[in-house]
Amino acid sequence: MTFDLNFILPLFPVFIAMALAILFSNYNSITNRSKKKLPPGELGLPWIGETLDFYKAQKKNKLYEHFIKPRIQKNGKTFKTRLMGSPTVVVNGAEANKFFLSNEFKLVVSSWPSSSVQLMGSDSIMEKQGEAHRCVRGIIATSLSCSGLEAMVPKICKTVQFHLDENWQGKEIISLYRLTRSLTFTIVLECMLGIEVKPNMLGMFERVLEGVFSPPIKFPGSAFLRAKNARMEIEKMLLDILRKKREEIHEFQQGEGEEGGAGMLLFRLVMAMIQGEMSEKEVLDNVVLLVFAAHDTTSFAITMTFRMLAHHPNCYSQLLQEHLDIRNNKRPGETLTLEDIKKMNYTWQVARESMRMFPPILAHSERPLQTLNMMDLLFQKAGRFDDPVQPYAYLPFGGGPRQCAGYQLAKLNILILVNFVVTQYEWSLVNPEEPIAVDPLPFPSQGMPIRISPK
Ligand code: HEM
Repeated sequence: MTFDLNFILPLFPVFIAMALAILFSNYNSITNRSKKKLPPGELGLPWIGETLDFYKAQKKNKLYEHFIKPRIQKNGKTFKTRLMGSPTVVVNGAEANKFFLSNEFKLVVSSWPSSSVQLMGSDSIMEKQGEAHRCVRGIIATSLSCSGLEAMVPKICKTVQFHLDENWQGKEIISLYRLTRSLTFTIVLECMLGIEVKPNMLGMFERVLEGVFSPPIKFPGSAFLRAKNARMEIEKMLLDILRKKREEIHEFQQGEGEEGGAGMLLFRLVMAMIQGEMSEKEVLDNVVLLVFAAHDTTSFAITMTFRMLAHHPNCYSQLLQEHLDIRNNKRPGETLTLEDIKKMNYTWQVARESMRMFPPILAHSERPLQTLNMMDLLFQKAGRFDDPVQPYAYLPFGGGPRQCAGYQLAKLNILILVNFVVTQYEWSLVNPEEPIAVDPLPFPSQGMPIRISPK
């Protein structure tokens, strides 16, 4: 079947992103004082509530079809349930997204499971609010400013080419998802942060990631304990790196030695530490968080972009032409520039469309800051939830003050890899109907093997 991307792009506003509003601490007082105002739905059994149904649907990657949709049909777009011990209100649609995301820090605050907080660190950006949050975001943003991006493009190009030479060349079948994970890891550490990747590092970080959404139970052999131990190894390694960087900067300020990596994020974070704006633990937690934020999300987005291209050959032809035109305007061996990347409009549309169909992050949870009656606010506007609303309707990168801080890096990573692959390789999916699993982030169940041959 062929498929015209231009036709489906206007459907973006119709996309209904889902927000899980988990009303933890204040929910009981809301429940007691204003029962009539609560949305319809079932709280189910004490503690367990509807958790099993939720997990079953999530495992099959049918969260919307098997869990959300039947409840919307029964109760409407906003309904109550109980998940993992917490009374929960599930809201759907652009208006609800706008309400929650734009009220971050005012009425609600983003909420992560205890295991994620323990493993990412209680001092990372995801746990910061207000001024402290603004300060960390500012530091990350300077590395992704226009001049930062310009300097990053040749580094990413070099990393991608090296990755293809090392891992693709001479192979007939490769796992696109597995290899892309290792590539995005290298790009975040080396091209953004300025930390050299050592052979055992990826394994350590992946062990932490495996425990991020597991129950926070430390019994021998549990994913959480393994992740905790890996986090301790990472801390040791990163502390070494941070202290060396601090010494280097100190010596440089005294007029000795050389300062490499001045534009890199690690340099900026350590400078903030020297100037007393951040503690050592804050720097460490943010480095771990950045790897976590970039890793599965970008790899999944890349994998799904290729899957979509394989399923829609007309789109692929148009996309390939875009990259051939860019390459044809370059001398042999000349590297891509930010200007070239800006011309990859069609490719970015394809990537955005694949993120619409397969969002790397499926839901978002918030808890209230005040015991205000949010249900009143939501229901007053209930009629407007039905209208297609452009802003806050397409949210793979979130919205409001917590909108993805790595959007530009993700975009560069995706566009540059697509450019290198489509101009250097013929490729096809080994299993075009490979199921997508969710645990709790989505991933191709067989790692998306592709058959490749050089052009
Ligand atoms: C396709 C790839 C990506 C997707 C789909 C994505 C998606 C998201 C989403 C939905 C959020 C909001 C989470 C929330 O509301 O709590 C977010 C936040 C964030 N992302 Fe990304 N992300 C991607 C890549 C990256 C990359 C490459 C980096 C950095 C290296 C990054 C860094 C961050 C950070 C630091 C935050 C937290 C922002 C804050 O709390 O202010 N992301 N991302």
